[in-house]
Amino acid sequence: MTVLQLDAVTRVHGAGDNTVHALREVSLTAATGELVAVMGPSGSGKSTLLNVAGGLDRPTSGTVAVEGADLSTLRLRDLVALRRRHIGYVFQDLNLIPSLNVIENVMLPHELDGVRRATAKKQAASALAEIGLAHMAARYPDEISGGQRQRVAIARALVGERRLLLADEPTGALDSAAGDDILALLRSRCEAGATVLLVTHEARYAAWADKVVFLRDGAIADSTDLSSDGSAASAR
Ligand SMILES: Nc1ncnc2c1ncn2[C@@H]1O[C@H](COP(=O)(O)OP(=O)(O)OP(=O)(O)O)[C@@H](O)[C@H]1O
Repeated sequence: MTVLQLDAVTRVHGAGDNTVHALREVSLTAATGELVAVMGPSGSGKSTLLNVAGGLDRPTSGTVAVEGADLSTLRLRDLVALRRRHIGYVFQDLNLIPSLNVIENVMLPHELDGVRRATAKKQAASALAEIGLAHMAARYPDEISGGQRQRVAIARALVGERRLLLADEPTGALDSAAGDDILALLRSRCEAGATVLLVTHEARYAAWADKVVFLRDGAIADSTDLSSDGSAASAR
C-alpha cells in the first residue's frame, strides 16, 4: 500500500529577486514497510521535502497524499489530527523535554491528543520495550547517552498508530556504531510495517534503504531502487 505520495511538488520561498525554489516538481512514493533515504548537498531541499511530506509546510503547487488523504483538501483540524495520529517526526535536535523523564516524553504526543494517561503510559511502555529501553523509562534525558536519546525520540515518533516516520538526520552527531544502531532500529520498524523517510548526509546509511532519492537544487537528480535486485539486503 502507498503510504506517502508526492506528485510534482514545488515549494517556492520568497518573491521577485529573492525567490528560492526549495523543491521543483518532486514526485515520489513510499509504500508500507519501505525505508526511503533522501540525500543531497546542503540547501538541496531535503528538510523542505520532509516538512512538506509531513504536512508541516505546504507545497506551492503539486499534491501530497498520506495514506490516501490529499493534505491540501483537509481542513486544518483534520490535518492536525492526521499529523498527530499517523505521522511521527524525529528532528535533529530531538526536542526531548528535559524536565520530563523518558516515558513521560514518549507519552506526551498522545496526552496532547487527549488519550487517557493510563492508556498513553501503556503504549509508551510498549514503544520503549520495542526499542530495548524499557529499563530507562524513569531516567531523564540528561541521564542517558546521545544514542539512547535518539532512540527515545524514535519511540516517541512511533508510539500508537503512527506508521509514517519522518526522520531528519536522526544519526546527527552519533559515532558510527551508534548511528548503525539507529539505522538497524529504523529498519526493524519498517519490517514491522512502518514507512520511513530518512534524510541523511552519509552515503553508508543509504545501504539500509529500499530506495535512495538524490536531490540537487530542489529537483530529484537521481533515484535508485535497491529493493528489487537485493543489493540493499546484501549491503546490510
Ligand atoms: N523559510 C524559508 N525562506 C526562504 N528560503 C528557505 C526557507 N526554508 C528553506 N529555504 C531555502 O530553500 C532551500 C532548501 O532548504 P532545505 O533546508 O530544504 O535544504 P536541506 O537540503 O535540508 O539543507 P541542509 O542539508 O543544509 O539542512 C535552501 O536554499 C534554503 O535556503
